[in-house]
Amino acid sequence: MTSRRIMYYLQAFKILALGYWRSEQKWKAYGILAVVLILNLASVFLTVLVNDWYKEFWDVLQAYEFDSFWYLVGKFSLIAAIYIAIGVYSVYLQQLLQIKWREWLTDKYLVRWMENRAYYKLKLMGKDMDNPDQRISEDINQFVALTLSLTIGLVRQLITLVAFTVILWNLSGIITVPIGSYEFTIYGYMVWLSLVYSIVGTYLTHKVGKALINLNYEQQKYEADFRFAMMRVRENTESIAFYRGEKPELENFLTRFKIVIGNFRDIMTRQKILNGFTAGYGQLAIIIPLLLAAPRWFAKEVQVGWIMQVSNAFGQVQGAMSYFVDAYTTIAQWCSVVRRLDGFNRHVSEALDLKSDLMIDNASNIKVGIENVDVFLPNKNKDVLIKNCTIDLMKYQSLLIMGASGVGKSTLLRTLAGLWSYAKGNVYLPKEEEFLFLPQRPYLPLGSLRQAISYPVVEEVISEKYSDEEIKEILIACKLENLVDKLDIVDDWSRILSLGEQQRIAFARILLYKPKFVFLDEATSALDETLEGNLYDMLKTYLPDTRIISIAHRSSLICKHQAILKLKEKGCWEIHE
Ligand SMILES: Nc1ncnc2c1ncn2[C@@H]1O[C@H](COP(=O)(O)OP(=O)(O)OP(=O)(O)O)[C@@H](O)[C@H]1O
Repeated sequence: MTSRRIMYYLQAFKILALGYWRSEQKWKAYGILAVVLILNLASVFLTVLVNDWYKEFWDVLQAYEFDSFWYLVGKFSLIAAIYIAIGVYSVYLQQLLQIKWREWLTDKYLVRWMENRAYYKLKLMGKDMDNPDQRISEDINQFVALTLSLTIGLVRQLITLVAFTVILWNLSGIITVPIGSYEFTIYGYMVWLSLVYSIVGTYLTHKVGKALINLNYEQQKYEADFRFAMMRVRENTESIAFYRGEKPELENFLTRFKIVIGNFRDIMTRQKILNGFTAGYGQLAIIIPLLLAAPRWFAKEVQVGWIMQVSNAFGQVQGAMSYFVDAYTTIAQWCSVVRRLDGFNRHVSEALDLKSDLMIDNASNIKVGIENVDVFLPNKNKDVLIKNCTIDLMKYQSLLIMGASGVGKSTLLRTLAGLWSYAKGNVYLPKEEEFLFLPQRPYLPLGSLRQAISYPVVEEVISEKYSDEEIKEILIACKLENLVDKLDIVDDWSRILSLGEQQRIAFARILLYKPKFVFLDEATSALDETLEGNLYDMLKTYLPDTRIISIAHRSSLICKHQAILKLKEKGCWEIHE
């Protein structure tokens, strides 16, 4: 990995991690982390005790001291019991910290995705990166879990390294190496050897394994694409069934799945080489200290306890120095998760920074409408959809927007709603609670029918705002009497109700919400002309002061509106009163 890459990951990590560790929860988080680190320190201390115990135990065995044998078995049992208790609580507290951090981070990401309609702008800008839902649900969890385990692991290995380097240094003794006519004295030669061994191992591991970082990143993306394809089928079952689209859908699944498998095979190949290398590296580390100690043993300079203690200490030092080798796969995963979350952050920031020359007055109490507005397409040439349009919506009780398909009717409404950034001019809107937009496709959230009708009012305040009697009366007025007894039934209502019924539910929202302005984008297109006309009449009766701005193709609606705005080719428009 180049130093630029390392800097990138560190920078991205800083941005991802700092928030929580500077948040209002930081002291609790630091507290738990400190306890986890202390427990790890204690556990390293116990491994040092075990290292001493090794020497004592093997010496006792060699000397056939039966009484000391049982004493040492008891000592080991006590150390092991404390070690287990520390291990259990260390993992438990680490998980506690993980869940708290994840909770905080998920909350922030969800808010960021929703705030200022970032989710919409991302799509508009074509920056709808693969599956933001997965980034929020899975990647955050992985990021938190991997960061904690890598950090705590690193600290633990550092403590181990310090403790056992001292032990190994003292145990190694001094050796003299004759080179030519000179004799070199080396202190703590075992420590130097384990250092060289670990540096070579770390370098080779990185060489072998670095491709895994990219492959893991791609794997998550391909898995998400595969899942997304199936999710789309689930959402559009009926259309696909009518078209008998099983074959292309299946083909699409299999193509995406093939990519998932292909990439996973590459991961397997890389992982196999890496595993072979790390396993060989680990095995060699067992035999090396024994080989080095053998001459002293055969020269009868040391006892078996010394050999056991040295080989254990060498293992600990080399293990700690080889932290990077052992954690390589995890680090590769961590890098790809950081990249994905960083990508999410950057795209959301770009979406939120999306500049527009449109001036929107969001709480205008003088004017409502648009003034000298140009609307463009988001292409390179910035093709004009609507040119220099001015409409005073206060002037009309009802206005019908008409024009050929694709001329820009819905985009004009998007501009009015502040959703379309590719426009310039002035937009004047009343306060948020005074207007309501009904888009072309009715949207019914998951939940009870009451929630579906009251959308976007949040669940907790629905019963405060709207009584059951009122909702039922409105349902009957919208010819949905069959639903009055089902207000509390929780289901996927967009699957159960016909398109016409869904449009009537959306219409019922107007009567509940009682806005001063309502914008209907072909919101009654699935209804027959009589029912559509009746609903418009009812709207005028129930809410006589509400101004209506509709988009429709049907000429039967012309008589229900006071004026007509006709959008024409090349951005032209005209109003007929
Ligand atoms: N996100 C987008 N990116 C690129 N082009 C877009 C986008 N949204 C809309 N358009 C284009 O803008 C033009 C106007 O679209 P719009 O939906 O406003 O048409 P419309 O008049 O409402 O059509 P219809 O009557 O068929 O609903 C179309 O050519 C459409 O392809």
